Amino acid sequence: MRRRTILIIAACLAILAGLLPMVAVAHLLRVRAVAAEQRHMEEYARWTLIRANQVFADARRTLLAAEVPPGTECSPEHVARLRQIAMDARSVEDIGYFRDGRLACTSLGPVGQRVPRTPPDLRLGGGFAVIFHLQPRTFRSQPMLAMSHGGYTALIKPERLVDVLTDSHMTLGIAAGPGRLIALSGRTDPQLLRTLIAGPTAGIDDHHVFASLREAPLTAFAFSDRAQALGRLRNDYLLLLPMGLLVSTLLVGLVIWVSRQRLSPEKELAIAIRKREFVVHYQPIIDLSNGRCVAAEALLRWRRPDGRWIGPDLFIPLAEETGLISPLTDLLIERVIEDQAALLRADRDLHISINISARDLESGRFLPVLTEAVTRSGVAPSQIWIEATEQGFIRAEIAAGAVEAARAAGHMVAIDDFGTGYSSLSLLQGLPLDALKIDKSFVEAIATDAATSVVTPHIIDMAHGLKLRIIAEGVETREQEAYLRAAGVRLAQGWLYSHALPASEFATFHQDRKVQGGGASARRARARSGGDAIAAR
Ligand SMILES: Nc1nc2c(ncn2[C@@H]2O[C@@H]3COP(=O)(O)O[C@H]4[C@@H](O)[C@H](n5cnc6c(=O)[nH]c(N)nc65)O[C@@H]4COP(=O)(O)O[C@H]3[C@H]2O)c(=O)[nH]1
Repeated sequence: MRRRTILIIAACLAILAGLLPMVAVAHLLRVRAVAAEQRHMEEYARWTLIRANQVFADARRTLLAAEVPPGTECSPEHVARLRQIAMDARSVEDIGYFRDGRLACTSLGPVGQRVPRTPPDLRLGGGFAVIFHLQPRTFRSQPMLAMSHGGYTALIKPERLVDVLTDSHMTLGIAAGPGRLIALSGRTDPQLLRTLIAGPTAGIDDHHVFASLREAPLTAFAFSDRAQALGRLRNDYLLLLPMGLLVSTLLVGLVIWVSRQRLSPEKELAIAIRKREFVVHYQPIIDLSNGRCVAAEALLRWRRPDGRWIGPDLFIPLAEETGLISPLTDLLIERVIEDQAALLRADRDLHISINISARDLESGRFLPVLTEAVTRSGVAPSQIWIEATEQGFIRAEIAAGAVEAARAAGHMVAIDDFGTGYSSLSLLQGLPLDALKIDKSFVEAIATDAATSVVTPHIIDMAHGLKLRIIAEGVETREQEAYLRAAGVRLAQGWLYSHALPASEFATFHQDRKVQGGGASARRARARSGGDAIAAR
């Protein structure tokens, strides 16, 4: 389950790692492009405002220059002067003089047909006023903007106010007062115009990027086609794509590297230890003289989150190789005391054997942990036996120190799987051991033609000679049991009696086995085939 979960998470992360930088880069580009385009629109709105003010200033100058002493208006000299002024002015198309509220003459000469004066839309300071949409006699085709002062009126083409060089997809506009549009350089969009004239504002909608500025009494604005404006992003995308791809590749590589690390057996084991996924099962040890359960061997089992069991033959070598055996042994000690303290306190003749690896033995680290746990729980140190394989005793001087320290602390020490490693008589003689466990391969060979069958009696004799207690492992048949009993072996464990049991079942087995030969639960335990998932493999 965990492996699958990690794989799924890694795959999702890899996809995200691939996509996210690209999406982030694209998003960032877009945000920057929109912000830049809005600034661009604001700039153009400002230029439009400047242009409109220039036009108004030009019209004001023209109007003041047109004035002549009273009584000389519309004289040939005055008309010539009006013509000259209109020609010189950059923004003004024509100038007219009104007498008694009616047009008397223009730069073209006296006006035969009298035209009434249109009331102003906007009053400016200094006696100037503006009419937004005037339909003059002289420019019938197009409505004009007009500025008046005294009896004079100057005509201005509205487009002069928005006469700013722009990109083709951009529209400029100028308005006055609340919602009075004066001039627009391009297409119109009524809804957008309302927003812009009400301005100042800046933003983006489904079709436009826009901005408007207000400098009373004028509001200038600019908007551009959104698709066109963002179109140049395509080039930026193309430029940034390789960079995004590079970042994505690096991230995907990182995700794969991290998930590989997490999926490595070592990492999985470390996580399992941290999450305390281990339980201890207890294989009963039987006193062959009376059939009573006098001890148990604590055997670790790894219960994966998906319910799968993993046997110690798989994870103990890995833990030893990677140095994870120390925290695992700490966990074993903690679990054994947690599981068995009450039973051990209730039956002082009962003991539990724990397996200590060669590395534990060399470091000696397990002993203070064990001493602390035993002291805290009120269990006698002699009730915890220590088993170490022959491997643990190879470096005899170091091992001897560790064994002595453990025995000094009150524990019994046994050599495990005897006969399978590098043991020699001299090794055995040199170590202050209490017990020897005969490996199950020698027990299996009893009463068979196997070559090892001849070795078994010698191991037993040697152990007797060294005054070691003997425990036979892997007893599966009555025949083996009878042989061992006859050979003076006192203690035995094996499937003949029980597989390794969970703590609560071991308590029942032990209780039952207080009666010689065992009761119902012992028979059940013998009959179990799946009780210990690992042993039954
Ligand atoms: N065929 C057969 N097998 C039997 C029979 N009776 C018991 N066994 C199995 O023989 C092994 C005895 O443990 P071991 O020799 O200490 O060998 C242990 C021990 O060296 C190591 N181990 C187990 N728990 C721990 C631990 O907590 N710490 C350390 N360092 N090593 C451990 O893993 C080894 C394997 O343990 P398990 O798989 O639990 O296997 C156990 C047990 O289930 C039987 O009648 N027939």
